Amino acid sequence: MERYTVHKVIGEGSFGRALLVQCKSTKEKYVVKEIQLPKNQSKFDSTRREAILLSKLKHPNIVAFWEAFEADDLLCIVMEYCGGGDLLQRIQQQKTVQFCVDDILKWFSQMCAGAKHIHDKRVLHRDLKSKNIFLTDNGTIKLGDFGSACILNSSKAYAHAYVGTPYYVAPEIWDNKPYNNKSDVWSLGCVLYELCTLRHPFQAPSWKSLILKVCRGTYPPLPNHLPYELQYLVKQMFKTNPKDRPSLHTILTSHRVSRLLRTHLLPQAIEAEEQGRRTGRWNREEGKKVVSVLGEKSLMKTSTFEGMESAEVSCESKETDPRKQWAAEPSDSVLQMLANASLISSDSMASTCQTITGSTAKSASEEPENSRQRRRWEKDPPERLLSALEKAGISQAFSTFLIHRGATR
Ligand SMILES: Nc1ncnc2c1ncn2[C@@H]1O[C@H](COP(=O)(O)OP(=O)(O)OP(=O)(O)O)[C@@H](O)[C@H]1O
Repeated sequence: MERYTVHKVIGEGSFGRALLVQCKSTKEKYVVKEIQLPKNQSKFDSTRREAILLSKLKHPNIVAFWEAFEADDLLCIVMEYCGGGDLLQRIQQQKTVQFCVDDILKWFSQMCAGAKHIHDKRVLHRDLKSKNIFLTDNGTIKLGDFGSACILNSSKAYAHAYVGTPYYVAPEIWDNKPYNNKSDVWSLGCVLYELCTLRHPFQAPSWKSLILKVCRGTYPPLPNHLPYELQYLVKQMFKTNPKDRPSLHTILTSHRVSRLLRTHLLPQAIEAEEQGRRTGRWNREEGKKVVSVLGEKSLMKTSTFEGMESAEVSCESKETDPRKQWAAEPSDSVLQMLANASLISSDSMASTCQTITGSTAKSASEEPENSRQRRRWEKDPPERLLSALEKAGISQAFSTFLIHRGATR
């Protein structure tokens, strides 16, 4: 830490503090996320996940990982500083003045490019919301906060937890189905809607009416002055059946809106996409390394990835940048600590990241595929889930939740 000067504390997350720092030699500004080690293992988990994923996800529209190190009993993760703040703040600053269509298209296309990049790597963000999307000083979009992300693979473990922010959560999650890439698309649809209207699409006075609105996909129409392509896109992104929702690949390449969006992509993002297409995804070795560090519980069923070819990944892992040493070669003690921590804990994550242990009527594995559960939910969301949520109050619906659905209360 002696290489950095601390300027100020920019926020407190569930894991610890986020500091604005400046590198003494280069004068570059960074954000350092600090986490106390290892008293509360579970709080450490989301940061651990974020650190490892960030170190592997290099893209012009994703917050860049710089380095990670231990200082005293803190794990410090150094990442790109986004001087423009988060999109939620930006939306709130507007008060009632609508964004121009060009800004909407520019920001949305860039968030799609960042999210498509992680989906191409079979990573799901699972907590996309305007608060987790940042702007740099020059107005470039960066996806951040990968503390809820997971890698898709063959384990069912993660399918047994809800994770996300209720206002941005897709209907299939309320419907007791596993998270999938189209669930991220739904959340991005919510952010696009917020950019278009400065309001959230599914506002409600209670959990029950929020869930019903989301599961029915009912939202106030967009203002008429917006281009038809945007109106159509929002409608598609809010299809309640994930199979009917376009993937990010479709949105950026072959959707009615693609031409408009692509004119706003950064040249570096187009280059990154082309390079990704040439080199594919992670190679087996790199994939194994990430999985072994993240642990089995960060994996999900491949079958939950909609509309993409299945998994074996290949992409060169060339960690040549000496600044990113931890990404290439984590120190033994950090690696050991990461490998030993369990990823999900029923009493994890305090304050803004809330955990509720409850159970829905039945877990996904108990339900026959063509059960009537969906219809029942649309009329009457499961009482036990609702009562678990009600303890938190609807005002908490913009916070990240981790809800275990397998446990009985
Ligand atoms: N890379 C970044 N650049 C600029 N500001 C950032 C960056 N990362 C986080 N912040 C800001 O720092 C504050 C703390 O962020 P952090 O992600 O640590 O916690 P949070 O999102 O507030 O809570 P939690 O992650 O527990 O849900 C927030 O105000 C966030 O906007």
